[in-house]
Amino acid sequence: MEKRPVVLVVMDGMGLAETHLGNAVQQAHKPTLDYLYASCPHTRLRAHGLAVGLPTDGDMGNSEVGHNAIGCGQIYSQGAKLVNENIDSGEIFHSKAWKELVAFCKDGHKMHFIGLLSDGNVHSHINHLKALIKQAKAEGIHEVRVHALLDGRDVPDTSALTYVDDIENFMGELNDDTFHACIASGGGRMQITMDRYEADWSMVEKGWRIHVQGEGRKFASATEAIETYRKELGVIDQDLPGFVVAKDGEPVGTIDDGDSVILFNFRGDRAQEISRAFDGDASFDKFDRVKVPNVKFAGMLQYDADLQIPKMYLTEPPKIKYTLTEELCKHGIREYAISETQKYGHVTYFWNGNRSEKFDEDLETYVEIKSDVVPFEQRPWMKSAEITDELCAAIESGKYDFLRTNYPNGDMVGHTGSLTSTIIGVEAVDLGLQRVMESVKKVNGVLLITADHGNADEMYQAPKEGQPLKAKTSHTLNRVPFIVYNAKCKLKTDDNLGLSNIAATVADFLGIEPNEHWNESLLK
Ligand SMILES: O=C(O)[C@H](O)COP(=O)(O)O
Ligand SMILES: [Mn+2]
Ligand SMILES: [Mn+2]
Repeated sequence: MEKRPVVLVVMDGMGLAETHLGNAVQQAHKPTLDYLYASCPHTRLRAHGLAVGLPTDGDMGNSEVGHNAIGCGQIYSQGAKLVNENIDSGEIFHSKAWKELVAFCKDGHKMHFIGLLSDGNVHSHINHLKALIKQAKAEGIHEVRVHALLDGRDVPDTSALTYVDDIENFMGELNDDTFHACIASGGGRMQITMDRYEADWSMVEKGWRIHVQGEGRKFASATEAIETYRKELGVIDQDLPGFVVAKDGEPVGTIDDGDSVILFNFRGDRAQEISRAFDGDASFDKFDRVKVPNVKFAGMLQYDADLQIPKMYLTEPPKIKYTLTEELCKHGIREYAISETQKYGHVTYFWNGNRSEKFDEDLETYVEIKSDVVPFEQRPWMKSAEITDELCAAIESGKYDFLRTNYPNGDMVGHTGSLTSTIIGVEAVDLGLQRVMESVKKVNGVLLITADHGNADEMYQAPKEGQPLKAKTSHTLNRVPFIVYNAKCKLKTDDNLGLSNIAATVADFLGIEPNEHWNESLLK
C-alpha cells in the first residue's frame, strides 16, 4: 500500500441511536456527517461492556476504556472488573497497602474513604466501598468516615439521595459500641476534588479544605446538605457545592495525623490530582494545603504506573502492552496528538495504556489547547475551532504520518443534560470535520472517524408513561460509527467488532504489519 498520512478523529460521546427523540446527533444540522454516511465506507462498532473489558454488557462505555481499546488494539480487563475480582477473591485485603493502612490507623484513629458515591461503574462502585468498610470493621478499625462525591453524571442527574441512603443504612447496620461509620463531607463531582488533566486545580483545593480540614458550609447530614442546596440553587447532583457534616458546630470527620485515607475510585484521570495532593512532599505547589496531616494514603488502583501516582494502591492496574504508539514508534512513524484540556489525556494518557510519558520524544508531538473553565452548555462549541486550526495545519505541514484528535463536544456538553446545547456541540464537530476533510484531501491522506462511546445520542432517560421527559446526563450502550474518508476499501460488518479492531486498521492504512496481539483489522 502506498504511504499516506492517516488522521483519526474521535468524536467523543457521539454514538448511534435508533430513536430520534432526544438524539442530539440525529437532530443536529450535520451536512458533513450526512455526506460521509451517504458516500464513504462505514461500519458500526461495539464500545461498551465486554468489548472494552468491562464486567458485563450492561456496562456503558466510557472514555478510559474506549481510548485504551482504540490505542492498544486489544481488550484488557479494566479497573471495574479487576477490583470486583480482587474483592471477590479477598486478595485486596492481603495487599501491602491495605495491611499498612489498617495497622496505621487502628488505635484511636480514623479510616477515611473518599470517592464517587454511585454505581456508575465508570470511576467507582458503591459495592466496592461497602466491601472495604465491612472489612475495616472486621479488622478492628473503630472509626470510618466517608467523603462522598455526588455523581449525577454516570447515573441519573438527581439520584444522590439513593446512594446516600444506601450507604447510610449499610453503615447504620454495622455501627455498634466498638465501631462508628458515617459521612463526614462531600459535594458534587464537578465542584470539588475530581478535576482532571489540571483543568482547574481550584476544584481540588476546595475538596481538600472540605475533606481534610472540615472547612466549608456545615450541615447536620449529607441529606440536609443535598436538600438545602437543591432548594437554594436548583442544580443537578454533579454541580452541588461542597459540604461538611458537623455536630455541635464541629466537623465529624476531619483528616488528622495518624489517620488512613483510601481513594476508592478506580479510574485514573479524575483521581490523580487529589492523589498528588496527599502524596506530595513540601515541593507540592498546586495550591496551599495549609497543613498536611501525617496520614497513609492509598488509591483503589495505581492511576499512573510510570509516575507512581499514587505510591500505595490496593489493586494492580491493567498492564496494557503492545500499544499502537509503541508499535508505530518502532516503525519510525511520526505521530501527532491534539485535543483540549478536558480530553487531552484521553488522546495521550488513556490512548497509550494509562501512561503520560512519551515512548519517543522525537517521533511524538502532543498539543493541548486550554479548555475554558465554564459550564459547557454555555459554550457548546468549546475549543473545536482551535483544535481544527492546529490539526489542519499539522496535516498540511507534511511533518506527521499519523495524527489523532478528540472532539469533546458530544460528550462534555452531553453530560450537562441540555439537548439544545448538545445539538450545537455536534454541529461544531461537524464543521470541524469538514475542515479536516479538506486538509486530508489536499495531502491525499486517509481520514478515519469514530467515537469512544455514546452520550449525545440519548439526551432523555427512558420515558415513563404519564411523566414528563427527564434529561439524561450519562453515556449510552449504543454502537459507534467507523467511517473511512478518501480511501477505497471494504469494511467488515460483523456484529462483534469493536473499538479494539481500530489499531490494526490504522496499521493497514499506514502500510505496516499489525502487531500479532491486536484484534483483526476492519478491512476486508
Ligand atoms: O469523568 C467523566 O466526565 C464521566 O464520568 C465520564 O466521561 P468520559 O468517560 O467521557 O470522560
Ligand atoms: Mn468519552
Ligand atoms: Mn463522558
